[in-house]
Amino acid sequence: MPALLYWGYNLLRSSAISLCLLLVLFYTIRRLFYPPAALHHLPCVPILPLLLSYARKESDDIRIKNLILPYALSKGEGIVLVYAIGMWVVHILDIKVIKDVAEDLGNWPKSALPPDMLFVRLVGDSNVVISNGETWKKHSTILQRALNQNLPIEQFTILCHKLFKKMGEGGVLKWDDLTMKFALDAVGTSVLGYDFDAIENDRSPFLEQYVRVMEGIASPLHLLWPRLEALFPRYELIHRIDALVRHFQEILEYKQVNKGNDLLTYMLEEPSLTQKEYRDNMQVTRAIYISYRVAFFIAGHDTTAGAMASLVYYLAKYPEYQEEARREALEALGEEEPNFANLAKMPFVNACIKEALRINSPVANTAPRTSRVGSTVKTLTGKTYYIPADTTALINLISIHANASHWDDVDTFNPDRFINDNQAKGDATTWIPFSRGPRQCPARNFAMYELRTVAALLLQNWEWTLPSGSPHFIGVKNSFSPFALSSPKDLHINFMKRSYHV
Ligand code: HEM
Repeated sequence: MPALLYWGYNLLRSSAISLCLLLVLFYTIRRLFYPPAALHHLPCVPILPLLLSYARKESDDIRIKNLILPYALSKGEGIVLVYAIGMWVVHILDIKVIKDVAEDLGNWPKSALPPDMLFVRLVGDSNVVISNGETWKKHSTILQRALNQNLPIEQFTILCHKLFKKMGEGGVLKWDDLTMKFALDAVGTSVLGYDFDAIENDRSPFLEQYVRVMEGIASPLHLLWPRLEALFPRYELIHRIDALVRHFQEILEYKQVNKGNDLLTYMLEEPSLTQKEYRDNMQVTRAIYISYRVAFFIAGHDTTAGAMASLVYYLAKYPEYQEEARREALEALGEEEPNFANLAKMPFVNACIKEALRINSPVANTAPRTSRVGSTVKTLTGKTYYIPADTTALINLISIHANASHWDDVDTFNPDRFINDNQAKGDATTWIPFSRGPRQCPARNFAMYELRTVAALLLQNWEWTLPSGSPHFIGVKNSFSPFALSSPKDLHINFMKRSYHV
């Protein structure tokens, strides 16, 4: 009899456990396949192709150009629901809705990221990219002022010459690695006031540490279901992230005794400040440095590295544009190094940069926003959607740059579209690689001058082609990124040194 009871108890217990597991499975599948009831009325991109795309580690641009945008266009939709970071997120693909949402900071503050995401452990939960309200305003004001007054063209030039020395006699070089190193030293020396020495030092310990952490964070499974990080902690990766954060902390300590010609020193020592403002500024700057550490670093590093890689790729693919850009750069530079005056005389080089930022936008979409109250949004064609309170949404930048109703020959690299305001259908409102509205990139000028300086000096000193058999021959292939960034992956370029400057 007791044996029978024991058997019955065991059966009951295992049935209860199985039932619980089934319920969890059912709930997870339901959440995956059905958006929450409040969003049922919104069009929804089919989930299976999305999951397959993540499983194949496809980059964001591929998912947007092959799945999200075609789905929206085929149904005439200006916003769609897409599954990512453990939830259904509204992607905004209509230029009018983008403008309205981007400008309405009151109703559309940036969302708090899921706390389980290891990315949050890395960047902190309050940084310039995701903070809101008065905190953001205070930090943003100081940041913008410093960024606009400190455009270190000379520093970019010094780094270019370091890079060229490293490139030696040229040949087939892994250009995406070199752009990473260049961008790291550029943001290090001119923004953070710390020389990572990535260009010269083949095994920069900081860069290696950073790359390994990013690779760990970029696991598609954990990006889709951040909860997995809490259920099955990845201790080794967590230790690596903590070590990287400590490394940033050490940089801050170094910086406190080694002031220099960089953005942070500039922010601290703005001459017009009163004593009180100075103290506030000091506090804010420390806060920016400590809490924004990696966010600032990622925002200024991976983006420009991707843009530099894309620009060189397109000029390799279209040698006639490279030649035209070189003619212009040589004439404008003469015997000088790049400066404001001669960079302003390169409209075609500038157009090539703008077109590279359009056709392979370094940032695929903005960070998510969450609506405070429910509201109705209206698209350019007059279609309306009700978006309830507490909805997570993001601005899909690539969908605007890849939309044939905004740009003629949308898939063709054509810098001429930016010459003489002839944007070949697109206009200033549809060129949004830096986003738009008050939360657009505060460093857009800084980034554009960095790109112009690099482009001018590259054109002056090198010619380059795509090596035969390049996997990028048909179209650029970007790497998978946890932060919606698009940068060419394993991009080899064949560089030939130019021995004369005319
Ligand atoms: C080609 C290079 C760059 C591109 C395409 C780019 C693009 C963007 C975009 C699209 C945003 C808006 C993100 C959002 O709304 O979630 C942004 C924000 C930001 N970017 Fe950039 N960026 C570039 C370079 C830089 C550089 C060099 C720095 C720093 C030196 C920087 C610092 C920031 C910061 C701090 C923000 C947050 C601004 C805020 O929320 O108020 N970016 N960037």
